[in-house]
Amino acid sequence: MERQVQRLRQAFRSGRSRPLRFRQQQLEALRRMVQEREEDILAAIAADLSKSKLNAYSHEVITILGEIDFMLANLPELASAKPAKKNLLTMLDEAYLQPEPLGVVLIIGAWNYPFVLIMQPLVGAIAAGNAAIVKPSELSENTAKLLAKLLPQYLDQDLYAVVNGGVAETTELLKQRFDHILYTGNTAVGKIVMEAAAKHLTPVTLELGGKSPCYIDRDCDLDVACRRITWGKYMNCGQTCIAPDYVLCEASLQDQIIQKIKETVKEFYGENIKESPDYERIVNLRHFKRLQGLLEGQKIAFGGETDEVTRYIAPTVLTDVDPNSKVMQEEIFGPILPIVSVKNVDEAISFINDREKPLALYVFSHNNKLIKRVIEETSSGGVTGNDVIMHFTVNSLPFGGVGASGMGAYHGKYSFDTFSHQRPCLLKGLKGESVNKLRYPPNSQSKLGWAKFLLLKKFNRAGLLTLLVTCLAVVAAVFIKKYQALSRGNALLASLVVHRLRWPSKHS
Ligand SMILES: NC(=O)c1ccc[n+]([C@@H]2O[C@H](COP(=O)([O-])OP(=O)(O)OC[C@H]3O[C@@H](n4cnc5c(N)ncnc54)[C@H](O)[C@@H]3O)[C@@H](O)[C@H]2O)c1
Ligand SMILES: CCCCCCCCCC=O
Repeated sequence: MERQVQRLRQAFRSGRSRPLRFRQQQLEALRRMVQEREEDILAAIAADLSKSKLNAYSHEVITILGEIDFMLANLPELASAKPAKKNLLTMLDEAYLQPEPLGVVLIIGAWNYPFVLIMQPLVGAIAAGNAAIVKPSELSENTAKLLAKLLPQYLDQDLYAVVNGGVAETTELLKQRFDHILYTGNTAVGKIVMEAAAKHLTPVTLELGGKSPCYIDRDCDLDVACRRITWGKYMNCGQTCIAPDYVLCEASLQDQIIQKIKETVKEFYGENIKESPDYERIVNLRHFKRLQGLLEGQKIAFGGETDEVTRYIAPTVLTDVDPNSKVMQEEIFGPILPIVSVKNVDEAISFINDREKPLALYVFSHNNKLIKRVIEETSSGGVTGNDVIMHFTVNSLPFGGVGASGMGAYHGKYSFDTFSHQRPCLLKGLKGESVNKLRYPPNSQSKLGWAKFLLLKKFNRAGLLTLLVTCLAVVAAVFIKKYQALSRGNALLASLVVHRLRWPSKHS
């Protein structure tokens, strides 16, 4: 592994990944890969998650094609130097921010959207000019194997590599020095990743999970709210990082909500859910058993059927859930929706704030002020009002967590920024030593006065005029000094002019 990272580092140092044309070519190759190998990609995702190819396309492939198109359309602008504001001391110089690639980055993906969670960060890493190693999840082994086969066929092999494996391989990988690590997965492993990264002072983006609450207000169209919640909760069999984890509502709404979700489940998946091509399965037996455990002792409003052989768990709603029960202590990550009663929105806000900051927060209400209030008085990675999941699809919004749900963000421009260093550049000429004398020793009270004036003073229009005249006075003083005429008198004159101009009202 060490040699692999070294190989990538050498290729990065050659500078090959930096030119815009090269980055564009790699992104175009990635797009070609997705288009030409679409069938293989859909089959791999389908095999990993018992997902229909239509769903695999709409959950994963669309996102990646959209992300590549975005990067190709915006790369010249994203990668360009951005002028920076200057102060009086540097106003004749050039100041700008130059995005530069970080170097060799590591992307570790999770199994639940195995294609998106590797490819979307990779698009950002390539766009920003980096070399990258990707480590897909071993739990989605079909997609992992396919990525290891396809990526080297389409991308520069010395700059981009796939490492497959489980804990042992990832542990070994994490011993290497990277310039950035983007990890997607659970919070416990997030801590392991961060600890390993700290040994090399490697910055990390941690895309973690959490329990994303969904508050339904009394003043709401319950039909619409329940249809949207049903879609977001049971998509991918509940194995979505930003699925609404649980519902908070007033007790009087509970029965209606149950009824409407039940009807929607039927509308979406039919009478026999097991036969619906749109309903997935739990990824493995461990997660299946974990989810079965969460059902124990709960009041099941509907659903609750399980089948170990196919790892099927029916869309399930739990009612009157005790906030201290197990299902409310860990991220569910499965098709189980607890409803917890609260008296009102104040109690909902307290409930949310008493727990770790979630990855997403959902509020349903006709009342926009109430939605804004919930946003104002809570914290979460992202928010969607009157819908679920959808903020993920807007690539002008950064996607990421806060607190226990993660740090850093990506998607669109934010992916480019995550994998870039915004390098501050100040380019000066070699002239202007007379002004520079102000900062050279020996220091003096008058030099300090000038420094304060030049660096601290804020200018309005009158101030700018003052400044212009001041500059003229300084230039005049320098000019006069150069010709050695009345040097002491000039300095006095200049300081008088400046003094007068700095306090015009007193002297006018
Ligand atoms: N924020 C997001 O964008 C996002 C997206 C998807 C999933 N998630 C979260 O991820 C979690 C589910 O994923 P998971 O963790 O089960 O996925 P997982 O089991 O696929 O693990 C994630 C990655 O971590 C690696 N890994 C596992 N154990 C490790 C260890 N001990 N040391 C080093 N690496 C290790 C795996 O090989 C894998 O590549 C949920 O909490 C979910 O909310 C977050
Ligand atoms: C159209 C909806 C696409 C949804 C993709 C959600 C991906 C979430 C990643 C976290 O699990």
